[in-house]
Amino acid sequence: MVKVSVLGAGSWGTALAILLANNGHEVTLWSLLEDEVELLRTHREQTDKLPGVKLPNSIVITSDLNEACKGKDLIVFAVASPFVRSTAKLSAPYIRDNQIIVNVAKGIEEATLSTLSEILNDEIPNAEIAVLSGPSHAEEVSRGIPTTCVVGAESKDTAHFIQDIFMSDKFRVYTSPDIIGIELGGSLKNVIALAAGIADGLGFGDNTKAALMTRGIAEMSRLGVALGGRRETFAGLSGVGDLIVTCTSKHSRNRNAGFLIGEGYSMQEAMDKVHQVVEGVYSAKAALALARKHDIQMPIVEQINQVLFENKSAKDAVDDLLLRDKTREYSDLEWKK
Ligand SMILES: NC(=O)c1ccc[n+]([C@@H]2O[C@H](COP(=O)([O-])OP(=O)(O)OC[C@H]3O[C@@H](n4cnc5c(N)ncnc54)[C@H](O)[C@@H]3O)[C@@H](O)[C@H]2O)c1
Ligand SMILES: O=P(O)(O)OC[C@H](O)CO
Repeated sequence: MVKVSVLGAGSWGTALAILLANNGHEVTLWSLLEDEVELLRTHREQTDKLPGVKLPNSIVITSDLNEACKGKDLIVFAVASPFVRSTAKLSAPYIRDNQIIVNVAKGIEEATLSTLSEILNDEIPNAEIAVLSGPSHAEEVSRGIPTTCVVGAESKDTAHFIQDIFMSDKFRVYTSPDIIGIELGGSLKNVIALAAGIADGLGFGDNTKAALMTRGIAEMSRLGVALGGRRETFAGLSGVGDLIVTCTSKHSRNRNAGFLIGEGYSMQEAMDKVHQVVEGVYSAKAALALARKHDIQMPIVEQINQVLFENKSAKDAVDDLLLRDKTREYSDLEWKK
């Protein structure tokens, strides 16, 4: 048994708090939002985002950061990506040196193009930062549906420490040293999922979705490798694994937002209807900026940006993707002749 705190009590923070409490750990669940704390205390359930799933009685719910951060063996960052920096700044004074922190949010900061572990390293420099990612919807994890994830850390001991804390007979955790690859897989797949949702919303079929997913992972790995990630990671749980779940699941916020945009709703209307964080919208501009900075071709990401931020119709974006200049599937494969 260890002492764990989860910062952020949306659907993912709550689902992980339940998993960790069921694993026998002493769990504190923190939120900045007083309404959220009140709701969880009153109902012992995230009625807004995970209806029907009760919190074990042992979970302590708090809005006090000192209570959340003091004396913990592990702190889990589970706030939506736009609030990772502000939450890190707020919590830094309460966090001890060498504290192990694992970030489970997925995103890239638009203003700095930093990944979330880079933000945590900036704001809490004396902590040890790891990441956990993979195909894992809160709706399923909270109900004990078999799920796999990967934890990335600089040190093998830290990765094994976190692996042991999260592992259960329903939640299998792998380890990896490729933090940047894991983070980019988890963030970039959200942008591709918007495109997959748009294709569904436009009434296209399975062929179209398979095309977007396959060419999407090609774009993700090109950028990821240019930024120092390992190509294998993009074929793993936090790459193609998460891309599959997010592009095909009824639970996916990004796919569902894309579906609504494909049906003709505006980006803002789609985000409001989904009512939970749609991370792909926040990561899309950053992904395109990184692609341009590193001279990487990301045509799907480029079209998604035009649909989201430049009023381009989803139909025109699909036409432009299909009518791009002819090209090879993989540019580094040599011809025999
Ligand atoms: N939901 C999932 O299935 C799932 C799975 C894996 C990863 N994730 C990732 O986890 C992160 C959180 O996702 P979620 O689904 O829980 O989102 P959510 O919309 O359900 O919850 C976001 C939470 O962020 C916190 N928050 C909101 N505003 C804040 C502020 N101003 N300051 C501090 N905290 C604030 C609140 O606790 C809020 O409930 C995202 O990056 C998401 O991609 C989600
Ligand atoms: O599928 P989404 O868009 O809800 O994103 C949630 C998680 O990243 C899935 O692993």
